[in-house]
Amino acid sequence: MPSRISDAFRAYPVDLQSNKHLDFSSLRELPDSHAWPSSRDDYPSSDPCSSELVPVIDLNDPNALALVGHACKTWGIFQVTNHGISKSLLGNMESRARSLFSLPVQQKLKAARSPEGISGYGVARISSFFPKLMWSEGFTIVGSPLEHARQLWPQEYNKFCDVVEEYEKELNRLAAKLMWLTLGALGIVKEDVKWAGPKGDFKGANGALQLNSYPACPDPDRAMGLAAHTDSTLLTILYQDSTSGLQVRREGVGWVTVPPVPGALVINVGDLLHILSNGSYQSVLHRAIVNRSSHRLSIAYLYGPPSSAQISPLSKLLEPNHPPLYRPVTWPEYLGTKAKHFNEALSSVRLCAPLNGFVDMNDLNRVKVG
Ligand SMILES: C=C1C[C@]23C[C@@]1(O)CC[C@H]2[C@@]12CCC[C@@](C)(C(=O)O1)[C@H]2[C@@H]3C(=O)O
Ligand SMILES: O=C(O)CCC(=O)C(=O)O
Ligand SMILES: [Fe+2]
Repeated sequence: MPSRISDAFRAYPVDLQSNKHLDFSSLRELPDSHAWPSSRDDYPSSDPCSSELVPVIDLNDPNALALVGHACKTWGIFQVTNHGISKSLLGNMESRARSLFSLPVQQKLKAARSPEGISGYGVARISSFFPKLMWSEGFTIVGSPLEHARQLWPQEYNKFCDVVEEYEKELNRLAAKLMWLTLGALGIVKEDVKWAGPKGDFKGANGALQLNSYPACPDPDRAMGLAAHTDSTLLTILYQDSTSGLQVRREGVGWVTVPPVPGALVINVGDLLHILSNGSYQSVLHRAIVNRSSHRLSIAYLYGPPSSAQISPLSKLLEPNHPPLYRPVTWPEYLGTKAKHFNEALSSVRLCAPLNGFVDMNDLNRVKVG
């Protein structure tokens, strides 16, 4: 069993041959390798005037706890304002990410993710589950960015590292605050979560930073930026630039766009928070689509528990008619399970089917992808 998240994929190496497809700038039309059958029409496309709007929550609102809890139950995703991350830090991180993706492909490939590794440049790990390639490139940072930054910018690597380190520190603090809002809304207090540490500050929690780049695409309706997936996290904090592309799947509605709100961050519930909440919170299925004219950039902070923590439904939430739905699992183990089973990973750690009257929203949310 892997004991660190950086070892999670050793047993499931991903064939990175597909890295040779990363030079998007040279492509004037969509190659067959990237042409997805009906990537947009598997569900009704979203209507921008739809009454289905992803909640936007002001964290200074006295009612924030209840609003966050309600959003986690009914959507599994929401946006936050007044989150405490400065505009200048978000701007600096965005421009560092832009400068990374604008390097020549051969330079970026010097920092390529190894087949069994977690950090580095490459296609999304989930690419191996699909016959077609995605119209995106990514750079994953787990632990120190130094080694890869040196390969990318032999002289100037410090500028990138300094911003990444500050961003991770600030986002880690925000993630702990959001954890207490989500858990607090379920009536959970510090003493109920041993792995949150004596001070309840989630010291030892892990974070991974995923920079995503979606170049403008000559045939966006047949391309896919990032295929539908749930995150294997407790929660994910996503910064998106001003170009829209993130969509979430909503039961009975279809794909709903999460519009960029200036200054806001998108928060989504991941599989591990779904497990902790014993299925009350939805780990939301989401994807990224691309467009013809604008390059899109997003930065995901993937937040998970300390590597040794066994994540299972919180005992305070269990009752005779609400038995635990999932067996305990560590984050490194779950990442390995995701690498093997992809969107069936949650079901693979599931103990029993929901009893009458207790519906697991993730079952309603499940969709066949690929
Ligand atoms: C910690 C992680 C979650 C993630 C795999 C990773 O090792 C780092 C990248 C993450 C990401 C981002 C894009 C979508 C996703 C499914 C993928 O392929 O890489 C997620 C992974 C996940 O949440 O399972
Ligand atoms: O680019 C986006 O909007 C989504 C990114 C995402 O889902 C991820 O990095 O896990
Ligand atoms: Fe995601």
